[in-house]
Amino acid sequence: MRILVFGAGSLGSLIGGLLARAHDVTLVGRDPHMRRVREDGLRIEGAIEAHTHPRALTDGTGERADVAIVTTKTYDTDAAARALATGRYETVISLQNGLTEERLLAALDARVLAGTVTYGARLADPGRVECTGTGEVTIGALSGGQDPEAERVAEAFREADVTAGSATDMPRRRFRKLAVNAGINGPTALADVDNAAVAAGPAGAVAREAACEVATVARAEGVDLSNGDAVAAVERVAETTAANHSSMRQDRAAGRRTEVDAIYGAAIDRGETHDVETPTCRTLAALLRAWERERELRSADDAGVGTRGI
Ligand SMILES: NC(=O)C1=CN([C@@H]2O[C@H](COP(=O)(O)OP(=O)(O)OC[C@H]3O[C@@H](n4cnc5c(N)ncnc54)[C@H](OP(=O)(O)O)[C@@H]3O)[C@@H](O)[C@H]2O)C=CC1
Ligand SMILES: CC(C)(CO)C(=O)C(=O)O
Repeated sequence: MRILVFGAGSLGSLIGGLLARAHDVTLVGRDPHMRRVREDGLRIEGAIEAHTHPRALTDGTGERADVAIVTTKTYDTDAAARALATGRYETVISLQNGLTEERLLAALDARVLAGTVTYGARLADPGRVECTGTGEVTIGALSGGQDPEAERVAEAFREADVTAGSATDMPRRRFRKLAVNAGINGPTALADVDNAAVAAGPAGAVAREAACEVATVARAEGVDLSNGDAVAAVERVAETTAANHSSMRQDRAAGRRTEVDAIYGAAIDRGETHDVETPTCRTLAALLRAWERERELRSADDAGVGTRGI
């Protein structure tokens, strides 16, 4: 299968690198990482060891493949969609957190499938990605039900020894994952605590409220997700990833933009459409955006000082 991975940072490099064991894979990412992959191949270390040789590009326009997998951060989804729209793909799949598939669907003339992933990845150095935890990839129709293409793609993942399956209940899975991210990511980022703090302790109550709000929005969208299921999913993931720093906590610690819009923004916007109140998600989003605004102002200030210095 010809597969293009758009956004080959941590997750995209891991998934693309693993898929290159059985398929014709092109990574689209940034230099110096892409240059090193072209020169030396991609080294996968940690929970999985492999050395593969995918193609590596920095310009993802005008390409063709059977499947494009989007693994940019959620705030780069529209730019990824614009680039993919200049090429030809039968199927496009997002493995990002948050709800991004509808944006891809709006911009692309391709079948868009939903995906979730529980593998963990960290780009350690140019040309070297660490698999921080094995998991599984699940692919399925965005609106649920059987989709033979989802199974065909999942089978292609399995041919490359990536644990993968297709599912008929992607709407529920997407919202359950959104509930997990809404429950864990904001509280752990803002309180600067490990995921364990959500399993037990004062952050747990906030996490449960956020998860219940997402489940209520899901039901308003016709998706069968109970508050109990959403809360149980948050508690289970917080326990199994107890020592982890959530991705949003890592983004905040590194002074990077967060995925607040695709996680809390998505829940708030869809809630508004259905007259569902999301006060906890709104509070978490407002605090995260306040931090992001401060971060932007600080970097603008730094740039100004730099310019004046010259
Ligand atoms: N890492 C993980 O373990 C997991 C991540 N996820 C989700 O997967 C998504 C990706 O996360 P992660 O891999 O950690 O993020 P990264 O930032 O490591 O990877 C994204 C990469 O895409 C690059 N990129 C963005 N736009 C373009 C473009 N137009 N052309 C070329 N390259 C581009 C970015 O470069 P630059 O930064 O220079 O713009 C970056 O290198 C997120 O939604 C995350 O929540 C889900 C599960 C696990
Ligand atoms: C599942 C969880 C919360 C693990 O930390 C995650 O997806 C993230 O950190 O973004």
